[in-house]
Amino acid sequence: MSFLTLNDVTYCYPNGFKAVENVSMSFEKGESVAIVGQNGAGKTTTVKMMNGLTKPTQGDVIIDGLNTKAYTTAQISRKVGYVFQNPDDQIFHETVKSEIRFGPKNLGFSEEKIEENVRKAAELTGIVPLLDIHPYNLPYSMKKFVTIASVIAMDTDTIILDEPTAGQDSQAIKRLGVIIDSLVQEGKTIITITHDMEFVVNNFERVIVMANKRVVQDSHKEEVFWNHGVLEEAMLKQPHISRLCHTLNLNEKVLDINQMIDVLKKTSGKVKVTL
Ligand SMILES: Nc1ncnc2c1ncn2[C@@H]1O[C@H](COP(=O)(O)OP(=O)(O)OP(=O)(O)O)[C@@H](O)[C@H]1O
Repeated sequence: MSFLTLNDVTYCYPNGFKAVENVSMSFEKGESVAIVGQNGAGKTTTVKMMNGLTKPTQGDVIIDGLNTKAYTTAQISRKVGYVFQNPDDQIFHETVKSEIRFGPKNLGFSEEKIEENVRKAAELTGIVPLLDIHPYNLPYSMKKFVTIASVIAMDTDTIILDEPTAGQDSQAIKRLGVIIDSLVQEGKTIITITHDMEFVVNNFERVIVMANKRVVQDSHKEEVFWNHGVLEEAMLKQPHISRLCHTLNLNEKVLDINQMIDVLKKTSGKVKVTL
């Protein structure tokens, strides 16, 4: 059985709006997966069910053998940590350090373990110099790293990142890639919602595409980004380099610059452009 499974899950908000319909997906330990799709497709609603913030209206979410319906959000959040889309929804302490300490302290970790986790999380996210600062005085991009560190410090098996690249510059986006790699190396499952297709191509192999409350594809990134029907349905853009390859009629499923260079070397002199 997979570590985390959503089994034919539907979710209706209290106002009766059905945001997710018959969604199934599963994740193994040590996997990193991107969830992409148009605005309002149901991505955030889906991941909130993964850490017990909400419970499915129909269907089951099973985490490490536990059905979320039978456990409290506090119990489930020991297994799955969720970094909110908007850091201001998550931050409420007066220093960065106390913000990061809150999670592991709440989980009952020893003082020694709390300090170790805080140090490790702050180092990995590059915020050690900010530990004594009030988080509200930080720019949005740094607040996001504070919230990521807060969840890393809880040492959950799974970490969900909701839109981590929003508002980040290229250096920060590179750091996010390093953070994800490092957590995956430790055997953690990383699930990331993003609208940044270049970030997906550079950091993930498996991609889940959602459109209109449902999963429309769950496969390797190459199959996703060269399936024009799915891209259209989910209102997604091919990565720039893939679009160039497509426009040049190169007949290869290129996703990055290195692949493009190889293809151009093979086909030099034979490129036919259709505009
Ligand atoms: N509290 C709520 N009550 C009612 N409807 C909601 C609520 N929260 C979200 N929705 C609706 O549910 C649908 C799915 O929202 P959700 O945030 O899951 O989508 P998303 O794919 O994450 O979108 P985005 O990429 O814009 O964040 C949207 O139509 C949204 O307006």
